Amino acid sequence: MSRKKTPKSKGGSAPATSALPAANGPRLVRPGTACPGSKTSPNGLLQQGRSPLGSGGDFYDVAFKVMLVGDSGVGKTCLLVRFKDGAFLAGNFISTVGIDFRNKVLNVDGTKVKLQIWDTAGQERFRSVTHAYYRDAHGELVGMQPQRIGAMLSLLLLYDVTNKASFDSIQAWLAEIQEYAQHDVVLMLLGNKVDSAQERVVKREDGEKLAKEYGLPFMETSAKTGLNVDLAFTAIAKELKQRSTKAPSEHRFRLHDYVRREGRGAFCCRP
Ligand SMILES: Nc1nc2c(ncn2[C@@H]2O[C@H](COP(=O)(O)OP(=O)(O)OP(=O)(O)O)[C@@H](O)[C@H]2O)c(=O)[nH]1
Ligand SMILES: [Mg+2]
Repeated sequence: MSRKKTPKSKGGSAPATSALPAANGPRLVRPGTACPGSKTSPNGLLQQGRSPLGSGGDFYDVAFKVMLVGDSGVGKTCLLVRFKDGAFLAGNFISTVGIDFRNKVLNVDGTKVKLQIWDTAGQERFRSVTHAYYRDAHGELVGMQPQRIGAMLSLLLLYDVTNKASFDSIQAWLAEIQEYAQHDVVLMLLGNKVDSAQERVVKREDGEKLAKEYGLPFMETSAKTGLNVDLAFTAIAKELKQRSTKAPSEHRFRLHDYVRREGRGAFCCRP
């Protein structure tokens, strides 16, 4: 099995010479985040960080892209930081500007799957940036070797269970995804912030109903406690890996079943 060494960068803002040609529009910078581990530099650019996997994290067999989308404030950046660095810090909310990416390698059934995770800005004024990345995300992964790259994109679409407006926006996000992303995109709906039980305004059943309506796998998550965060990314990695290897149908990984079986309820895992 071939092993490819990635370039030194493990994440950061999209480079000026991005391999995503249509994404060369606005300068993509980000002033910081409430979440630790995102390692913002004084000029606001997201810095590369050490993978928890250590140097072994540099090696992978296959790589894919994941984009985090949803309204501003739903917790996209925190979800990524939780997954990447296992950390969360409540504090001042600093909105993402433009787009960032960070990499993480997962061991999926003996295969090292590198996820290049794009953290988009939920604010309306950056929507054109996100559109450009939907289109080009099926192309090359930034800074990675062209071999053994899975050109498929997956999207994690988030709403905030404490914010009804973010839930009401999901249909508009789905329409946008239909318009701008390719039809075979792997998509999962996540209801985030389930640790905030007192403030919850979107019931779990409402999320489930909406997901069923659109045929989407669905989970509730918490970037704060880590509930279902690794699971969401692992499920995506398994699905993408399977699509790239075209396993015989009897051995097919079934994303909906996996998520339903493995997902944990909001009340099982309070810290
Ligand atoms: N209680 C709780 N708060 C969260 C959770 N995830 C994020 N937050 C808080 O919600 C706020 C927004 O989080 P971000 O991750 O920055 O939101 P975002 O979706 O990246 O927002 P944009 O970058 O503007 O698109 C921050 O104050 C976080 O601390 C969570 O799971 N639980
Ligand atoms: Mg953000």
